[in-house]
Amino acid sequence: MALSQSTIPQDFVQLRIFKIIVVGDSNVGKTCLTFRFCGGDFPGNTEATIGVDFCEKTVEIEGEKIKVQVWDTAGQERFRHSLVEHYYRNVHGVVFVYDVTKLSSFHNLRTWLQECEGHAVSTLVPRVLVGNKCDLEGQLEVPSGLAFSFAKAHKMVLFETSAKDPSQSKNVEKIFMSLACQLKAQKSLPYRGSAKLQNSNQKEVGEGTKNTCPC
Ligand SMILES: Nc1nc2c(ncn2[C@@H]2O[C@H](COP(=O)(O)OP(=O)(O)OP(=O)(O)O)[C@@H](O)[C@H]2O)c(=O)[nH]1
Ligand SMILES: [Mg+2]
Repeated sequence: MALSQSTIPQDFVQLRIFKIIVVGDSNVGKTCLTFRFCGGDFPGNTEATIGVDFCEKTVEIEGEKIKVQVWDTAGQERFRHSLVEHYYRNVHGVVFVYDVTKLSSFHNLRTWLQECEGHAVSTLVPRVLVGNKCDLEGQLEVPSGLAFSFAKAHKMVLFETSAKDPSQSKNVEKIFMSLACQLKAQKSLPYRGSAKLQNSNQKEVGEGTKNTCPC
């Protein structure tokens, strides 16, 4: 008889871990977006990320609890160099971020895509494109149409959002949930590196999120 998660004693339930990395130029808001998703408010003061920061959030999709592990990477080259290999190793999903008020951050997406491809990330690994800082109306430098065409050409879904605007927090959540839903749909994703539901000593930020697939 097959056991469903609900019939297995909780101590023995294994959670799949989805590793998602967030890349893009320095200052586009990767840390703020990650912080929002993991249950925090908009951080008042952020400093440039050095190397990588992690956050984890347990979400529930169609009855399965999944750990979404977000790797918030440094945008500045001098804080990345020796760690880049680790970012891309066994990655399940990639979030590319640009700043809608800074055209250069959009143009540099090509470099970020090249870096990703240079690390042999399979084309099957789902990616999303995020235009951040949409609250800064009147300062927009990247037209939605341009971003949409880029996203389409690279088979990505585009999200335009703001890590700062509290009314956009659900939208920020959707970015990560859409990736998690795509990954869940890839039934072959193994329980590699999975974590026990209980007895985990890793710090989790925020409450678990119950979700039906938003995608
Ligand atoms: N107005 C506005 N400011 C934002 C938003 N998101 C981030 N910021 C600001 O942009 C600056 C950079 O944000 P971070 O999240 O630290 O940027 P980052 O991409 O992590 O930068 P690195 O760690 O250097 O790669 C900070 O001053 C944030 O307060 C947003 O949605 N709207
Ligand atoms: Mg950062």
